[in-house]
Amino acid sequence: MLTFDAVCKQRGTHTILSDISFEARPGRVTGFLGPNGAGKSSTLRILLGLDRATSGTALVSGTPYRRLSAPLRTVGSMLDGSGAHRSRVARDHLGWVARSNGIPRRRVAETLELVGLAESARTRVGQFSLGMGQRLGIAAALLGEPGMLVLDEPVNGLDPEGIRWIRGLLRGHANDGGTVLLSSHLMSEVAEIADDLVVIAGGRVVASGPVATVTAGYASLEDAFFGLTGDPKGAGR
Ligand SMILES: Nc1ncnc2c1ncn2[C@@H]1O[C@H](COP(=O)(O)OP(=O)(O)OP(=O)(O)O)[C@@H](O)[C@H]1O
Repeated sequence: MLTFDAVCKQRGTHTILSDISFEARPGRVTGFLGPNGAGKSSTLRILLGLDRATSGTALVSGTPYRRLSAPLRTVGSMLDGSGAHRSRVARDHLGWVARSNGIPRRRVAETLELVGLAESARTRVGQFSLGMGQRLGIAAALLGEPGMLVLDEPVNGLDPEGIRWIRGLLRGHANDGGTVLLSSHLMSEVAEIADDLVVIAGGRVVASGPVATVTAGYASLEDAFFGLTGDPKGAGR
């Protein structure tokens, strides 16, 4: 379970996040949706201990991320694509992450296989396509076999086959009892993957609940997005 309780973030005089409260529950895929600049990454960075909330709490199974004894075995995350240095080869990058987190070396080959990068294990990350980088980031998130996954815009750069693959992967994870929180700025994309939606605009939660409930009363998913986020110009597209 991932729990956000009244999270606020102030940067100077700029309010980035106001009173963000929601839960991502086990067995569910929770889509965190909002236009560019709404505050999705800022919220996830606070959850993952990369930034501090001005007030409020973001907890992983009741514990702040920084106090988890085995963070990568508890919650796997991907924030900025692969997170790997361009000069590294995929296998060595994952090997380094595994070693520094006490994760068995066998997981490197297993996760490369799982994300469809087994044949690119010795390729430098700098030569990867955007989609391959996303897959490597997802491999790193899966390395410690965590019960929870937090993925920032995981579908970015994936082709239709990749999108179908990640949908299956995240659904399987939730069906096995895992918790999945993924952000997106595309309503249609997230509505197909998620069970629950949390919609954010201007640093505030403007709607949350099961996808069908959040989108009820709108003629289309697109109308729902613009109606909820007040984004009539389509900045979220
Ligand atoms: N390090 C920072 N310093 C100052 N302002 C920041 C910083 N990081 C984010 N912001 C601001 O916080 C707001 C929310 O940004 P954030 O990246 O969290 O949004 P987002 O919903 O993830 O958007 P996107 O889909 O474009 O990534 C924006 O106004 C952004 O300019």
